[in-house]
Amino acid sequence: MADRFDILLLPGDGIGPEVIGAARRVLDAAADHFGFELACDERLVGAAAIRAEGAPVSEETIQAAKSSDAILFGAVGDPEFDGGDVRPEAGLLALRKALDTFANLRPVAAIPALLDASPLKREIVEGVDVLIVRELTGGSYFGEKVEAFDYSSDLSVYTKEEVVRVARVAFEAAGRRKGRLTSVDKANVMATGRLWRKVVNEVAEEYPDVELDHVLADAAAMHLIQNPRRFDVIVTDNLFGDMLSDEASVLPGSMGMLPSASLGAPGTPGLFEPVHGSAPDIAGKGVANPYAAILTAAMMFRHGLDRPDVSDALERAVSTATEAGFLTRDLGGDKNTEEVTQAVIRWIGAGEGHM
Ligand SMILES: NC(=O)c1ccc[n+]([C@@H]2O[C@H](COP(=O)([O-])OP(=O)(O)OC[C@H]3O[C@@H](n4cnc5c(N)ncnc54)[C@H](O)[C@@H]3O)[C@@H](O)[C@H]2O)c1
Ligand SMILES: CC(C)[C@H](C(=O)O)[C@@H](O)C(=O)O
Ligand SMILES: [Mg+2]
Repeated sequence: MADRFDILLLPGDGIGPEVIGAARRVLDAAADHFGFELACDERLVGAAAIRAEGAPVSEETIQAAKSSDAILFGAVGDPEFDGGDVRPEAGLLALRKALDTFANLRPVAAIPALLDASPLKREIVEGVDVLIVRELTGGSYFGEKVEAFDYSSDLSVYTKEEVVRVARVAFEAAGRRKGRLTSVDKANVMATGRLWRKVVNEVAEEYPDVELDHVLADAAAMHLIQNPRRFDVIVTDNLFGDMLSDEASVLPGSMGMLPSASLGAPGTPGLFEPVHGSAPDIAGKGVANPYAAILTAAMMFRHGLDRPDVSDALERAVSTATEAGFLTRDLGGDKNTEEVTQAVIRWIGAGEGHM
């Protein structure tokens, strides 16, 4: 079991530094508690990097990411660059591509203490436990782009191999969970959707114990908030996965609750990123919900650093803090980022019997 980890922190913009600052303190507390060593390097990304380094992610930062054990990312985006030629978000896309993190795991689970934070009825939200597996390095995000004066296009391309590899990740995950996989596409309209469906059906033959169904993306958006318990694992393309995961955030009640892990081939560093953005509307006020970033750090220990024991402890500490009423404004509470962070730190290790 490794006991030293080299982590690259990329806080980014807006609330990114606030929530990564919180996660960093939780990591330090976990290191003290579990007795591992944490070597953290911190670099700029997004708007912060454009201002200081002239690009949303520098080549040095990409190299530092490649040679780390894992990367903990905050958020990028700043209204100052809206409509400009260089966008902060390009830094995140470049990192995903450079690390080839093709499978983005976005778990969405109802948290018992938050059932009233969701605008949806309790009976819809209770017991929800969905894992969205979003393809992250292909599709319309990365196809050829044309931006002419009166014409633009985003080419959406998927190769068979790109669908195979993300489908395998999703089938494996379903096999470890309830054994059900829903593949979401627009095979009724899109050529990429038809390839997607055909390839997922082929990969299904390797996983006879997983029950597979296909749902069109528009209908999936409806089922997700009408009957979310119908889903165990969802696998879908880059764009649909982006939209469905924000939609799914109304189940736990806020974008501030959704963590994610962007994974590539085994042995390569994962990029761990909360699903939410830089939230310019609340940035700098100290009120951002740090749970998504802390749960993202937990995913980093489970999927990136092979320390599920640390991951379990962080997830338990988050549950306990929410049960004790440590809720930020987005969840209907009145606690600030600092109070929630301190609560999580206090509960790390509680219930393990060696504290
Ligand atoms: N991974 C990323 O870096 C990432 C993800 C999404 C959006 N973005 C960027 O962020 C910027 C803002 O985008 P947006 O407003 O559409 O999405 P957003 O996720 O930043 O915010 C959407 C809403 O959710 C709230 N919210 C989000 N995270 C929260 C948190 N941790 N605590 C409390 N409330 C939270 C915000 O206040 C806002 O009302 C844009 O530039 C966008 O491109 C970046
Ligand atoms: C910021 C943006 C590039 C990003 C995406 O669209 O992938 C974000 O919305 C996300 O969900 O991680
Ligand atoms: Mg998104």
